[in-house]
Amino acid sequence: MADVCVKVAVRIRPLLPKEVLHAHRVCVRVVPGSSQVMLGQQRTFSFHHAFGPEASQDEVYKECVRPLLDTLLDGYNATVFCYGQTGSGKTYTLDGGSLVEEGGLTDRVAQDLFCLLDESSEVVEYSVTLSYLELYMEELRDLLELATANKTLHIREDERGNTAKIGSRCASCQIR
Ligand SMILES: Nc1ncnc2c1ncn2[C@@H]1O[C@H](COP(=O)(O)OP(=O)(O)OP(=O)(O)O)[C@@H](O)[C@H]1O
Repeated sequence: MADVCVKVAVRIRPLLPKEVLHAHRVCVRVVPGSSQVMLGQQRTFSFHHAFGPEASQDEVYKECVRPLLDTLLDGYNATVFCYGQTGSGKTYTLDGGSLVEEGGLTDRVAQDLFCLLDESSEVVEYSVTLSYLELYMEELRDLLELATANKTLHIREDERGNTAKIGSRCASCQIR
């Protein structure tokens, strides 16, 4: 696939113990040696990256996200966006599981980013800011600011591409 600005990776999570208990079966698998997944016996779908249930957090990070750090330090914006139905593994992928080796993408990005900044030989002052948003039912929630749980957030971009969240009160908004 050509080099493009937006890349899509698919990750198949393992069955959970309760799913095994209920005799759920895996119906999708990665086609070996490719970045395609096969649904059932015939239907294949192509992605830029495809990870099976055995893929480690590190593998996902190194293949999909680590390359973005270099471009980030070159001054480009980079976004990692997890999308999927409830229970599909978005939080696990971003935040990690319960064990140290299951640390998610955000941990790994923070670790490598600060290492890279330390190593940087240029006399440059860096300022690192972090935002962590959830988009659910077309509403945004700031996951680092619990006080915004009853606000509707909007993302605004200025002419230089800088983004800011703007909060407005919405009594009836329903946010998970
Ligand atoms: N790759 C994986 N390996 C092992 N367990 C996983 C993996 N991905 C997800 N899980 C487990 O599956 C369950 C559901 O995952 P998770 O909570 O990340 O889903 P989610 O997409 O964030 O769901 P929701 O949208 O409801 O918040 C969790 O118990 C998580 O630990």
